[in-house]
Amino acid sequence: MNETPGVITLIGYRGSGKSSIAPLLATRLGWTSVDADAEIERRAERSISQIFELEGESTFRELERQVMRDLLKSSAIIVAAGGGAAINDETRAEMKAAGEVVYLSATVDVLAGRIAGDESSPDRRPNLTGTGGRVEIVRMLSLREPIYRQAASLTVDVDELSPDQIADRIEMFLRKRRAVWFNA
Ligand SMILES: Nc1ncnc2c1ncn2[C@@H]1O[C@H](COP(=O)(O)OP(=O)(O)OP(=O)(O)O)[C@@H](O)[C@H]1O
Ligand SMILES: O=C(O)C1=C[C@@H](O)[C@@H](O)[C@H](O)C1
Ligand SMILES: [Mg+2]
Repeated sequence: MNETPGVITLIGYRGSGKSSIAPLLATRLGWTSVDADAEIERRAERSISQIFELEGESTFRELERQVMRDLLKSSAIIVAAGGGAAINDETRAEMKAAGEVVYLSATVDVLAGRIAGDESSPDRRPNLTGTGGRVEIVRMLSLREPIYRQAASLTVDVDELSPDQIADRIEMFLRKRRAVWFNA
């Protein structure tokens, strides 16, 4: 087992809580956290919705690929991935090689409610299909769910859990599975 602390990547659909949980987990472990979407926006100097609108989704996916490649080379960080990052085959392979991948799984109704209630959605969550809304979540989640599950070494069903409870579960899993990273 590699003793150098690696990367813990949080994956899952939009609204599952990756950005909310990453800093909580980082504080518990004494690591840092990085939000990949925020890093893309910082490098591009525009919001994700502006990138989609002005340059198209394919440019966004190239930026996402590069940001993930860079972040996954770091040590002792929690990466909150964007909702689509794990769909790229190379990114997924790099996540697994870098450390542990945690899938935050939620039902369509919970995701739809959280996305609708989050004021950052207009800037960060442009439509991925012609429909947007609940219909889009149902469709995209059915395509992505098997990929998220296949990538993950831990899946947490988050519907009924608070952010602190989710961070607790992930922390317990990591301290057991990667004791060598934390007991030095
Ligand atoms: N466990 C939870 N319980 C209640 N509300 C939550 C929980 N996790 C996240 N939220 C809320 O849901 C919204 C979306 O959370 P967050 O931005 O962390 O999702 P995300 O997975 O990072 O989404 P994206 O893939 O679009 O970046 C936020 O308003 C957040 O406060
Ligand atoms: O699910 C997706 O494809 C996305 C999720 C968000 O985190 C952002 O990365 C962007 O809005 C795309
Ligand atoms: Mg996020």
